[in-house]
Amino acid sequence: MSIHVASALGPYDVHIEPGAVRRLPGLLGDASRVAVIHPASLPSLAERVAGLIDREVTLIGVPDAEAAKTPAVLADCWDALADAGFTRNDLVVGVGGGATTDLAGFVAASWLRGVAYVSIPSTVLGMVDAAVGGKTGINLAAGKNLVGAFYEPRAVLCDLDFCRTLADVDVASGLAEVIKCGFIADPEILRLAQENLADCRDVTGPRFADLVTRAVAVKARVVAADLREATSHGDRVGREALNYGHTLGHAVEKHAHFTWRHGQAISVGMAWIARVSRDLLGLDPALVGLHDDLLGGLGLPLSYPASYDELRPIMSLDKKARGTTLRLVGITAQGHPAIIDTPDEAILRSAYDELAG
Ligand SMILES: NC(=O)c1ccc[n+]([C@@H]2O[C@H](COP(=O)([O-])OP(=O)(O)OC[C@H]3O[C@@H](n4cnc5c(N)ncnc54)[C@H](O)[C@@H]3O)[C@@H](O)[C@H]2O)c1
Ligand SMILES: O=C(O)C(=O)C[C@@H](O)[C@H](O)[C@H](O)COP(=O)(O)O
Ligand SMILES: [Zn+2]
Repeated sequence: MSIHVASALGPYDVHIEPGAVRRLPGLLGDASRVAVIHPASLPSLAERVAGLIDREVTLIGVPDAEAAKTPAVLADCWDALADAGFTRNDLVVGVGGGATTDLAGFVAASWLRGVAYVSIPSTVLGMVDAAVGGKTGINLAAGKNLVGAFYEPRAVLCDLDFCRTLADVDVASGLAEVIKCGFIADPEILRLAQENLADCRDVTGPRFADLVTRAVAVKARVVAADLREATSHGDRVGREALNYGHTLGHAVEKHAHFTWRHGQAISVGMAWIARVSRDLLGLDPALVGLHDDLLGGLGLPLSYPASYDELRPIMSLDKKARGTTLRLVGITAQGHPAIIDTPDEAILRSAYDELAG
């Protein structure tokens, strides 16, 4: 199955199938050299990819997970490209989880002001979210994803076979973003999850493949309409809808020093924003309960062991904030995102305390 992303920066396809990585040779174009950026701890991924490339290959192993998304690692990657004599017709491949593809995409976006990029996500989260839509970047000590660029890949290869080796926590983490797509857009995702949550976690099964495809379809549709996240007003929400659960979620990730998986953190963020949406947007309490049932049922956390006061200052660095006020993405009903501007702090706090309770 292939999903087309009709991006204004450059359209491309997301291929979702077992064995998708075998499409790589057909995507190399006139590149003389290919750099494969991968987690050093997963050499088999790099070998699988490098074995498909009939050009000069530079393997760039980077630290695992969020430890890859730093200015120092970014600079190391630039140095490796310089050593390899990487020119404008050469190509970067990112293979790994969302952290690796966020970094690799930014390396491609910044080297010589932009060289071709192919993204090969190897986690559920990378496939359904991080590798699609052109957001690339790194973290700073001050917060999550604070430096980056919108930069589209030439193609995204979601090889479902790669999911077979994932830890349970990483399957659940990716499914958190899938459930997000259900609440902001596609009701069938919620129906499939409600019907059989255990099946959703079986990465070899048809329900899992359906969920991945549906989430990619949601993301493709949203980013094609608003790549640069610039069109939200009131209840007409563009790309910012994909940030549902992320204002608190990113603060949790930073507070936990990136020891929590992204999907775990945004699970807490979604449980919170659902309650905020109930209190400020009139969201049906039954849908709040559905957040808890689905996320909790997948083994994802619904609370975080820190006070609201510890997390609130971190939330101010959220990219949706303007001036000194927070802007949040809530939902008024399933499939209806809405911007919550200058929210009442007392409500944000009481919703958070409800989670902890
Ligand atoms: N750019 C975007 O639009 C976007 C969207 C969502 C999330 N993100 C970012 O993505 C990151 C989270 O992605 P993630 O959850 O994939 O995290 P990750 O990259 O940290 O990977 C999670 C773990 O999975 C392991 N792993 C990767 N592939 C594997 C495989 N095939 N088999 C076994 N283990 C494997 C990794 O080594 C790592 O330990 C965060 O940095 C988040 O901010 C970006
Ligand atoms: O693609 C988007 O837009 C998203 O918001 C998707 C999120 O799931 C993702 O975590 C993204 O990296 C968040 O971006 P940020 O701009 O809030 O850092
Ligand atoms: Zn996310």
